[in-house]
Amino acid sequence: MAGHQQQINPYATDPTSMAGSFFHQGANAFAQPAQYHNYAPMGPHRENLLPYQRASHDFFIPDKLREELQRKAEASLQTLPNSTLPVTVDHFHSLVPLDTNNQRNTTTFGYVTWAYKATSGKDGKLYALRRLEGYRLTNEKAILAVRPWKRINNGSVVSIHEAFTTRDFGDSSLIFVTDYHPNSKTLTETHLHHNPNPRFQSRAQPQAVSEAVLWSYLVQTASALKAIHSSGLAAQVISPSKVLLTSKNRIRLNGCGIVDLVKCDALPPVEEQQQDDFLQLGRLVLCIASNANATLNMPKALDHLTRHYSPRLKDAVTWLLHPPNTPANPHPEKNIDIFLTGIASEVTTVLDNTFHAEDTLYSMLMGELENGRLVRLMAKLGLINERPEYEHNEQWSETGERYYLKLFRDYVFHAVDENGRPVVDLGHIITCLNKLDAGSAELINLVSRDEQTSLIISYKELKKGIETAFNELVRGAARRG
Ligand SMILES: Nc1ncnc2c1ncn2[C@@H]1O[C@H](COP(=O)(O)OP(=O)(O)OP(=O)(O)O)[C@@H](O)[C@H]1O
Repeated sequence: MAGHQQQINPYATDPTSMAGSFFHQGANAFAQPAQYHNYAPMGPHRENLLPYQRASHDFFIPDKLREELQRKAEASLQTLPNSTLPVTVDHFHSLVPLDTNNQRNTTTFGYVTWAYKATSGKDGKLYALRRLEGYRLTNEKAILAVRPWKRINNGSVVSIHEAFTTRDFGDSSLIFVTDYHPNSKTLTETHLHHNPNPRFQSRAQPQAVSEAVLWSYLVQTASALKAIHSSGLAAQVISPSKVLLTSKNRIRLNGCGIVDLVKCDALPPVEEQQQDDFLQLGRLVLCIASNANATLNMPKALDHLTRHYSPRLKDAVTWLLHPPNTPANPHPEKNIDIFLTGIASEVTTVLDNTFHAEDTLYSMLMGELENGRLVRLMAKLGLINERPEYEHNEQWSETGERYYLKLFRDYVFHAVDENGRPVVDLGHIITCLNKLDAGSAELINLVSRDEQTSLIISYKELKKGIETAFNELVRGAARRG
């Protein structure tokens, strides 16, 4: 930390002021709308600093990731006051619509569908509800079709929890309960959103999706299909509007299991459905590669793929699109294991990228672990300092080791410079707390506010003091409990 250097604090509410609050969880942290600009990366950058100096953002997770997590938290916490939606649907409450467009179509499931975020009254957790409007259960057994789907536990499939019919919306609706992935987007929303205004269409050309991203989607979907097909099921819906992008390049099949339920009496054999999954996956890649969101012109899209992507990708898509034993696909058989074997080198690349991403997240987590350690220490200090009474003793926090802990709190947080101005230095606080946590033998001079008492004490003794006082409080709490 550049202790005494003039530097801009990126976490300050007013970043130009040196003395701003340096914790991003400031008083305005949950101001609406959230002030994301407070988190934009700002100087000074590392090059300005000496090797031993650190800027305050070195102590926290990177701005981009924090913003992403913050947006997810914001989406999760979103409520809808004065909503016309039912107050409860079975044991779910606090419904918030997830649909971002008003166009309702019945093409995917044969019913108008709605998506909501809702809180379960049973466990208090958030779930996504998909409602099929006007669905009537004619065959009681149909609802059992959801059972095998509840056992699918794959990172590339949105987990299914239950399905039930309800009249809470004033009609007869089917509700499908799945995991909720805050702030996720469908692949249609991510890659295929054309501007409906023709004036802007030519200017805002959609960005071509890179080959690496397409392979990553292919590998993740193949992993989902491996889990699904191995359980004797078929995904049945692999379309851009039913694949969720839940974080960077991470996709999950959404809407599985619904067709099994609504068409339970008229389903072809599962082998046929599985073959159809390959066809749908091939079409999905073609749609995204050629940016065709409505009707896919197959020959044109294949031509685009041939010209802009590698022959390996084209071969994989051709394999997916054509039945076995045909001139375009001479393989005698077609199943997910053969497909995975064929794309093994791309699977390895995606796996390696995932390892790198995991390593990065792991080291960020290490940083946060340090912060968590200091927060626990501050929580202990907060519990002890200035406690009005303990066990009927109003002097408790002013006596014994509690007294020098109070002086230490003043030393860390209430220091002033020679002109009486507050010393606002994150480096000083973190250094002191780290030394306290480590129980360093270093001595410090603590002075009372009236300057009548001065005490030379080591961090080691302070650490012992904090543990003794905290344990006393814990014992008191346990006695009361
Ligand atoms: N499990 C989920 N968790 C979080 N958000 C979801 C979930 N399922 C869907 N959503 C969001 O809800 C919105 C609507 O999803 P939906 O699957 O209905 O897509 P759609 O584009 O409206 O498709 P359709 O035209 O077929 O209705 C999308 O923005 C999607 O990101």
